[in-house]
Amino acid sequence: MAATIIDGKARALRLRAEVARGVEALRAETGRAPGLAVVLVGEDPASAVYVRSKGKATREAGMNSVERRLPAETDTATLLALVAALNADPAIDGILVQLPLPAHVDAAAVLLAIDPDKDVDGFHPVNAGRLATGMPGFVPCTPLGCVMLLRDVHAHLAGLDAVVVGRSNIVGKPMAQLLLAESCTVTVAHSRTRDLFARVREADIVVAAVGIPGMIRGDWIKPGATVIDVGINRTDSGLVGDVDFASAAAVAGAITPVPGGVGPMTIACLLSNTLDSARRRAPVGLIAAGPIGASA
Ligand SMILES: Nc1nc(=O)c2c([nH]1)NC[C@@H]1CN(c3ccc(C(=O)N[C@@H](CCC(=O)O)C(=O)O)cc3)C=[N+]21
Repeated sequence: MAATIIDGKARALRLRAEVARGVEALRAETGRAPGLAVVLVGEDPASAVYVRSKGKATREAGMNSVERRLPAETDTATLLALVAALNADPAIDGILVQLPLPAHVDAAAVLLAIDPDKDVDGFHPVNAGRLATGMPGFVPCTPLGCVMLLRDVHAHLAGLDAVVVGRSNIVGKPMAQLLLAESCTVTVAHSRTRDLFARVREADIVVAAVGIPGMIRGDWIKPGATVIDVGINRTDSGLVGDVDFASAAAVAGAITPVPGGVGPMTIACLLSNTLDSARRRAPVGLIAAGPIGASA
C-alpha cells in the first residue's frame, strides 16, 4: 500500500490566498497593510534564498516587506539597536531575525529583545511560555504548519501516539506542545534516546526534525502511520529530508515530501502570523481582532 503524498505546496498556496484576502480586508478597514521586517546577517547562501522567497511571498500577500541585510561582522549591540528601532516602528507588525546568526553574536539576547507581540517567528521565551501554558501567542511557523497538515489527514488527533524526533526550541519542543494541545500522547526523542527505532515504530504520527539526511527509514514506520518530514538537507543528490522517502512511503499511510511538504507551510504560516499581529495592533474599535492563530 503506497502512502498518500501530503501536498504541502498546494496547502500553503491556499493558506497564502486566505491571508491575502485578510490583508485586503484589513487594508480596507484601516487603510494600512501589514509590514514584515526580515533581518539577515551575513552572506549564507541558503539563508539568502529563504529570505528572498519570504520577501516575495510577503509582497504577493499584499503586505509590506522590509529587508535589512547586515554584514557578517555586525556586532550584538548593532543588532539590538536595529531590533529596538523595528519594535518602535508602527509600520512594522512582524520581526524575523534569520537564524543561524554568526557565532560572535549573542543570539539569545537578540531574540529576547524582539517585542513578543511582533515576534511572528514565535521564538521569544514569552511566546514559548504562552504556548506551553495554553495562552494565546505566536506559534513557531514550522510546527504550526505541521499541525495544519496533520489536521487535514486526521479528523481526530486526540489519543493518537506521536513521536517527535528532535528537541530544538524552534521545532521539536513547540511541535510537542502543539501535539499535546491536540491531545496526542507525545514522546520527544533525541540523540540520547535509547532504542529510537522501537519508539518510532509504535507511533501513529512521526515528526522528524533531526537534521540527518534519510535517517528514518521505512522499516522504522508503523504501517499506516503519518510521517511529517521537517528535514531540509542539501546533499549531492539535491534537497532531502530526515526521512528516507522511498522506503517510508511504501509503509506509511501519509507522508510529506521534501521539497514541497513542510517548507512551503513554514512561509505561509509566517504570513498568517504577521496578519494576526497586524489585526491585533490595529486601533481598538476599528477592527474586531480575533485571537492570535485565528488566520490559520
Ligand atoms: N528566524 C528564522 N525563522 C525561520 O523560519 C527560519 C530561519 N530563521 N532560518 C532558516 C529556517 C529554514 N526555513 C525554511 C523556510 C522555507 C523553506 C522552503 O520553502 N523550502 C522549500 C524548498 C526550498 C529550496 O529549494 O531550497 C520546500 O521545502 O519545498 C525551507 C526552510 C525557515 N527558517
